[in-house]
Amino acid sequence: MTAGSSANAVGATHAPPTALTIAGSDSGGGAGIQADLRTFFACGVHGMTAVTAVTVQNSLGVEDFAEIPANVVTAQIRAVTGDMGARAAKTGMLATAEIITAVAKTLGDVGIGRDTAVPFVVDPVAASMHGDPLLREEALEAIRTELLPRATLVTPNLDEVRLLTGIEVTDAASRGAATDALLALGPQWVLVKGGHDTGPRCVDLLSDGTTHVELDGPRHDTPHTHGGGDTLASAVTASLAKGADVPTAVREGKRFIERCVADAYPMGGGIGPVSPFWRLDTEA
Ligand SMILES: Nc1ncnc2c1ncn2[C@@H]1O[C@H](COP(=O)(O)OP(=O)(O)OP(=O)(O)O)[C@@H](O)[C@H]1O
Ligand SMILES: Cc1ncc(CO)c(N)n1
Repeated sequence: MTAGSSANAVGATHAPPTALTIAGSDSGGGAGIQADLRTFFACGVHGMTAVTAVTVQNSLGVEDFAEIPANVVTAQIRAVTGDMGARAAKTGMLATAEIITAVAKTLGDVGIGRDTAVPFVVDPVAASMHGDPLLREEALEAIRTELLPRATLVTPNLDEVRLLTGIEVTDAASRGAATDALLALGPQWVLVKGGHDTGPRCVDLLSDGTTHVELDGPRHDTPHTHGGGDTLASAVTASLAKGADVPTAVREGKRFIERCVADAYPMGGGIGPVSPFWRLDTEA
């Protein structure tokens, strides 16, 4: 019998779209690589990973982390893009300037990011929700000068906006100034997230300097928002992998994260994770 001639041949003929996350591991399973993979799965995308760091983390905080050697990070990117191909990619925790520099160069080599056919989302993770650092201080400049010029979209929260631009967002004018300052660093689109704002609504603002989209949703009254930023960026990346344009992908991502926050669950003694399980619930 020749290969492939079995009467019981099984398997899908069409593979799902692929998406690559370049990020750190969260041992607690709610943020980082783990959040990205469960979001990709829930969104119908095959997730691939380049692990940048291993954190020692639970619902109470980040106790420690060890970064992966930069050449091993880039080898993971080359291995999966060269063989399986990525339809979209994102970064999360990148830990050091050395890793950021190596990742930016490799993404250029393999044709991912601005001005290529493969969209690239930068979630400029600097710290955990508990305030524990996930990025060495000197690495911010590498994000500004090496990563953001490659980004199709950057998704900072209000703390990351301040770290990257020096601008404290307090009102519409400062939010506009911060968006302009971020766009000047080179990304095609900026999404300033409003999760850390106050008020009854959670408003995120998307802009490319010409088109401005306000993404407005209810603020759910829950302390359990661990992994929210990662889950939003991954859902947007999944939509981009499926062929959506940036405003559509961000709208789909916002709808996704809003449900994930609404369904977030307590776990451990601290901050529980947002939940993508609703997407898998056939009763939902
Ligand atoms: N309580 C909430 N209710 C509804 N949506 C929320 C809530 N908190 C955050 N969000 C949404 O979740 C997404 C992530 O926003 P946020 O500003 O919290 O990012 P982040 O700080 O990077 O996340 P994290 O550090 O928790 O992973 C945004 O779309 C935001 O509007
Ligand atoms: C590994 C990792 N990446 C990102 C975050 C931010 O949510 C986290 N807490 N841990």
